[in-house]
Amino acid sequence: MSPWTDEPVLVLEGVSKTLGNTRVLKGASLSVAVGEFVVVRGKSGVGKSTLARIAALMLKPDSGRVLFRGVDVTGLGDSGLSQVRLKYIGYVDQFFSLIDSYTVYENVELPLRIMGLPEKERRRRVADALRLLEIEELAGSLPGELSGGQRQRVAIARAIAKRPVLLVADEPTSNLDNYSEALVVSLFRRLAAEGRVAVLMTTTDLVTDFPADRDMVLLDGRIVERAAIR
Ligand SMILES: Nc1ncnc2c1ncn2[C@@H]1O[C@H](COP(=O)(O)OP(=O)(O)OP(=O)(O)O)[C@@H](O)[C@H]1O
Repeated sequence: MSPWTDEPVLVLEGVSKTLGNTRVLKGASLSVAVGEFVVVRGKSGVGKSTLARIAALMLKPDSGRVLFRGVDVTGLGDSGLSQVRLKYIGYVDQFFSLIDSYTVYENVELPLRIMGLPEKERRRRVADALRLLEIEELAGSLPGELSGGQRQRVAIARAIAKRPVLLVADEPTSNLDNYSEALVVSLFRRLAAEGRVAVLMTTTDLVTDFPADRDMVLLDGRIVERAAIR
C-alpha cells in the first residue's frame, strides 16, 4: 500500500495572501489526495495563480497552514521548499518558462537531470511524456519555433516527466485548441485514476464539464464547491 494512501498530499487551511494592496486570498481551504483530480475555477484576476503558486510551494501565504504529505511546510526555508518541489511537485505555470536555447527534448529532460536520474531513465521518461502529449515530432525543435499551444504541451510534458506526487497546473488549457484541451484533461484524469498523482488544475473556464473528482470555484478569496453556487 502506498504510504500516503489515506493522507491528502496537499492541504491548504485558511490560507490568506495580500499582493500589493489586494487581499487576494481570504482564508482559502482545499485538499488534494493521490488519485484525485481537483479543478479550481475562477474569473480572471480572482487569485488562481496565487493559489496555484502557494499549492506548488512557490509562494508562502501570509497566514494559514500548508500541509504537504501531512507536514506543515509553512515554516520551511527556501532550500527545504525547493528540495520538496524538486522531488515531489510538478508545476505548470502560465508562462511555460521554457529555456529558449534548449530543444523541447532538453527542456523536458532538465528537471530529470537536476533530480540526478540516470540517462536511460531520463530517456524513457522524456519519450513517455512527449508521447502522452502527442508532441514526439517536436523533440528537436526550439521553443521559439513552436505555437503557444505547443509550448503549453511541452511545459505539461516537463511537469509529468518528473512523475510528481502533486501536479499543479495553472490554466494549462488556456492556449489549447479543443482537441488538445481534451487530451490534457483526460491525461490528468487518467494519471490521477492510476493512483500516481494528485492533480490540481486551475481554469478561467466556468462552463465546461471536466471529469474532476471535485469541482471548486475561487470566489472572493475563498474556495467553494461549484455545485453550491449553481
Ligand atoms: N506582484 C503583485 N503585486 C500586486 N498585485 C498583484 C501581484 N500579483 C498579482 N496581483 C493581483 O492579485 C490578484 C490576483 O492575481 P492572480 O494572478 O492570482 O489572478 P488569476 O485569477 O490567476 O488571474 P488570471 O486568470 O488573469 O491569470 C489580481 O488582482 C492581480 O492584479
